[in-house]
Amino acid sequence: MTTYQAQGEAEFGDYVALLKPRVMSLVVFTAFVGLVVAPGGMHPLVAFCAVLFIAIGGGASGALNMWYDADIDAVMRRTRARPIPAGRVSGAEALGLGLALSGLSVMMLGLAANWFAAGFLAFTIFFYAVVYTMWLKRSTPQNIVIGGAAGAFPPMIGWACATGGISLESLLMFALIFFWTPPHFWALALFMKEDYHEAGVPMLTVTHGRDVTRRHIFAYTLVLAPFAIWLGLTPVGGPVYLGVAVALNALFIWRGWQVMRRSDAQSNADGHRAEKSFFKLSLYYLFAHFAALLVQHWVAA
Ligand code: HEM
Ligand SMILES: CC(C)=CCC/C(C)=C/CC/C(C)=C/COP(=O)(O)OP(=O)(O)O
Repeated sequence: MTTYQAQGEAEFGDYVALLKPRVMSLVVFTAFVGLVVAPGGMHPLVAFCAVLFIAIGGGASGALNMWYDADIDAVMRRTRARPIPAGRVSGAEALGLGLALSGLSVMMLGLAANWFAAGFLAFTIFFYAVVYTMWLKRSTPQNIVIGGAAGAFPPMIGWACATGGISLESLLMFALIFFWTPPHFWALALFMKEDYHEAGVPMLTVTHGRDVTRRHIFAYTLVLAPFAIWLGLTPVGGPVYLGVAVALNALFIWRGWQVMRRSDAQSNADGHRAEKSFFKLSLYYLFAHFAALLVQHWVAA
């Protein structure tokens, strides 16, 4: 394994970048919604602390991922300016930060909420940093399908903070993110294929090509929709959520179909326009589902 030494002065922003703040913002939002819509209700200050500790745990897992993946990140255009490959933060510093924040976030969540939620957070950090990053990412094109579970646990952690357990609703929130992750990521992989190829990462686009990946994206939009709608039929759902879910799933399936019908020639000719816009739609899709759960909760209160 390559050892990465820092070659220049790190700024505070470099340490923040190690926590993958942009991706984690949506992760943390889903945890927040899971916590708020759960029955029981928590004191607002305790709820705030719980979400903060989940955010720190998510960030910690991002730092562990960047420590382990520095060799891959150094090769890919999208990631080569990250703090470790760019030489501003050493691998050892990132590892230390990731481990320290992991321990801190799990302990503090246990004290603020409960130890079931804290154990769940620890398991999620382990799943992203070890199961996905160290094992699956480099070994199978199903890496993000199985590894995606890590990103799907946060609303269950939020729910567990409020209730101390698991329920059908929290399992369906998990399913919503779990089946959303493949279309979300593979859309990006369609226009980043060369990056992954050069880095030797066996993403589906690299191992099976773009056409197979396009068919997989469409298939997952079909699998995803029933779970998104089912969630709307549980006690956390209702007309507001169902309206958003039906409209967005119809749109996601339609746009997934359009992506599937494209050829490489079309895609190359217009700079992967449909793929890029489908990726953006995926971010909006997940945010809107969880925002709708929140609005539904407030409307019903
Ligand atoms: C294994 C699962 C996942 C993989 C492989 C994946 C991969 C990626 C990649 C490679 C990017 C490119 C941009 C970047 O480097 O920041 C990205 C962007 C993003 N992802 Fe994911 N993702 C996964 C799961 C999730 C989950 C669970 C969420 C949130 C719930 C999420 C939210 C986002 C957001 C918000 C962005 C845009 C970030 C920006 O604006 O820069 N992703 N994802
Ligand atoms: C609360 C908690 C611990 C949450 C963890 C949430 C989690 C697992 C999010 C995963 C999202 C993500 C950034 C995947 C990137 O894949 P990648 O690492 O292959 O992407 P890269 O090429 O951009 O590094």
